[in-house]
Amino acid sequence: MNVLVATAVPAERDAVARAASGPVREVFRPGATLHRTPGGWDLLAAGVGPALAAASTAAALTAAACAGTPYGLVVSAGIGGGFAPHAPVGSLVVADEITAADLGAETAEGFLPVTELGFGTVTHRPPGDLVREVAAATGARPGTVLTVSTVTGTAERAAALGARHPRALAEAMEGFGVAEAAAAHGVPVLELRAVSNPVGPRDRAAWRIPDALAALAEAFGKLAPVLESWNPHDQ
Ligand SMILES: O=C(O)c1cccc(C(=O)CC[C@H]2O[C@@H](n3cnc4c(=O)[nH]cnc43)[C@H](O)[C@@H]2O)c1
Repeated sequence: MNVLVATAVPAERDAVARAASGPVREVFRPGATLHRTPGGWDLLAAGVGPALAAASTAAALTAAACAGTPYGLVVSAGIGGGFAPHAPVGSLVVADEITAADLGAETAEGFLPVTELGFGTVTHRPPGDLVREVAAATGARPGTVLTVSTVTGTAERAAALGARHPRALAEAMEGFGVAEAAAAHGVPVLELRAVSNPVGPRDRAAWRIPDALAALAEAFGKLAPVLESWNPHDQ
């Protein structure tokens, strides 16, 4: 099964590549430069934020489908913020729900997601059996991963998101965009985040990006047998 791993930035892509069995090979596709591992995973630094991540992922999915080599799975992977206390810095989170946290309307009564306005989607659900296998293999905690366009920077915002999404374990900026592109191609999606910082008051000193990238690389080193044995048609 062909697997596409979409990260935001090259540092995350290269962390995933460190889990590969050998050097990657650059593959150029319209709108997407892929790093192909010896095991056949295509790694894409899709860009920061849901819009660019969706556009880059869609370009890679379309190029593969037109080449007759469609992907069987898309993985949104990278660092993310963790909601205390269940997702501490250095832990791993695998999404059983990928939810857009700020796609909707602000009203006098509070935030309304687009689904309550009568249109759109705010949540994508990865295959449950795959989420369970990934959690067992990597130690990742399964829960909701929120996609935001604005990084949370206050305790009040973190509390509001936690109240609205009580199963939220992590926050990042690309998962929902990657999931929308995957859904448009009928391809299942997964999101795996290594927690680099707590979601809450802005404190760059609290960031542990190198540790999170190391955790991401270690997790992908454990994922290969899971993804190789997983069959999307066993759903
Ligand atoms: O400047 C800040 O205060 C700040 C705080 C958190 C994150 C950022 C980013 O620019 C993150 C961009 C990048 O990393 C992912 N990420 C990591 N931690 C978080 C987070 O707490 N909330 C949202 N995204 C996060 C994200 O997916 C982006 O790719 C700046």
